[in-house]
Amino acid sequence: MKDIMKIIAGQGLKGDFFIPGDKSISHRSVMFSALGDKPVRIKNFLNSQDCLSTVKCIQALGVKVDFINENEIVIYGKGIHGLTEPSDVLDAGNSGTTLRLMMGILAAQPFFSTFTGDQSLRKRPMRRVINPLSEMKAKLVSREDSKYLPLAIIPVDKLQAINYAMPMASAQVKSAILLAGMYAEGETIVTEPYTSRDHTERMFETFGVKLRKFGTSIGIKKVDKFVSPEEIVVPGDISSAAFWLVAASIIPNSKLIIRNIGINPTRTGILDVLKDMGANIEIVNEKWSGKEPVADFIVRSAELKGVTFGAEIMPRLIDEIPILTVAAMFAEGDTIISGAGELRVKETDRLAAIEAEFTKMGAKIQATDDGLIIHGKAALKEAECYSYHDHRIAMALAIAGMAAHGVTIQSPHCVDISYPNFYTVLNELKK
Ligand SMILES: O=C(O)C1=C[C@@H](OP(=O)(O)O)[C@@H](O)[C@H](O)C1
Ligand SMILES: C=C(OP(=O)(O)O)C(=O)O
Repeated sequence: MKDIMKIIAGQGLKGDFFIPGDKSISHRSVMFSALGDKPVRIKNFLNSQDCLSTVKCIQALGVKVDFINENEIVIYGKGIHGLTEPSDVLDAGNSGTTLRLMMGILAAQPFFSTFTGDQSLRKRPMRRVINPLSEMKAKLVSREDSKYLPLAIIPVDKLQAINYAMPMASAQVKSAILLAGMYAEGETIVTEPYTSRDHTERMFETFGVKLRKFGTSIGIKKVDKFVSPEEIVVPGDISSAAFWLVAASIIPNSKLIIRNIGINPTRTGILDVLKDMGANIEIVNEKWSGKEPVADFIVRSAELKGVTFGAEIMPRLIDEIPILTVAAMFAEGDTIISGAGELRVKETDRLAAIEAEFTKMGAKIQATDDGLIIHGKAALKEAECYSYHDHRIAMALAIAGMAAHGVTIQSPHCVDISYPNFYTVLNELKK
């Protein structure tokens, strides 16, 4: 049987609903809690394939995890020196975040470990993490001269602090260095070209560790212990909410109320760009969920116009480019995106996938080396398009199809990576 999903065109969307937990924060909650000094209850945990990859790796490292219900788990932390040698290869599945953050943690452990991942992850670059960790005197070796998975981490006596200027803005690389840095002698300093999501930094604070922040640099000194909070309540994922923000903006007569979304300023680039495009998004009920700010969004249909944006804002909306492309397809005029070269090394080459698949729907899009040029308001048609097994491509195609004349998505179930009930919500909002 062909693995496809047919999405039909939708009228005015209506709904008042919650978005599943943030993927980045769910991963970090599990990893930090595993290194904590007492059990942590994680509420609104994102029960998706990527976060389950993190849970499985943590279990393989000797940490007990209880599932209270689908979105609530308890992690029985074993302290920062409590992990034990895994008896098998660790499998990060499709998840770059699982792999790269855990490389930082495991580089500092007194035992041997190995990692693999799925077909997509085995093609993603690893040197960006292996290089700085090797400078810290960690020992990591991997396929094709340390380019790709599988990867082995060989124990070393101790790690040495480094002062590292990152060549790219990447929260995964920054986090791996900070996590290794907490075990290293001296102060590890990492500097980013532009500020990427800071959930790791906030999570360190949640576990009682003070970091030194100056400009786009962060310093961490050797940590004695993690003091665990009793619970962590994960905010809704703005990267998942982004699909509905765009859907309601471009489908006439829509009004959606989306509740309890993380509005950490290092993640809200999507709101800035949509506002520049003329979107009608109200942000209400701002409050705190631990160290992370959250709010409700009210979004109504609007006439959008094309915009230009680039490298500086990119880390604040990196995962939202596929769905912002859809917004641009429905906007008046051209949208020009640059500084998005990182999209070529995600779950798939997202720039190439966006150009190829939306072109099948009639969109006028050119991928450049590091971005996209989208000519708005091209005449769209029904089409069959491929997700490349990339969750964000599948969801962006679904929204474009719903707003245009329908779409058939090949390999649609990859949405389970970050948003397992995406298609159910989509169907409910159309009613
Ligand atoms: O740290 C994280 O949780 C993430 C960082 C980003 O990747 P990079 O660090 O590669 O930019 C992002 O694309 C990914 O979805 C999640
Ligand atoms: C790039 C993503 O995740 P990861 O790097 O963790 O695979 C994503 O969720 O879009």
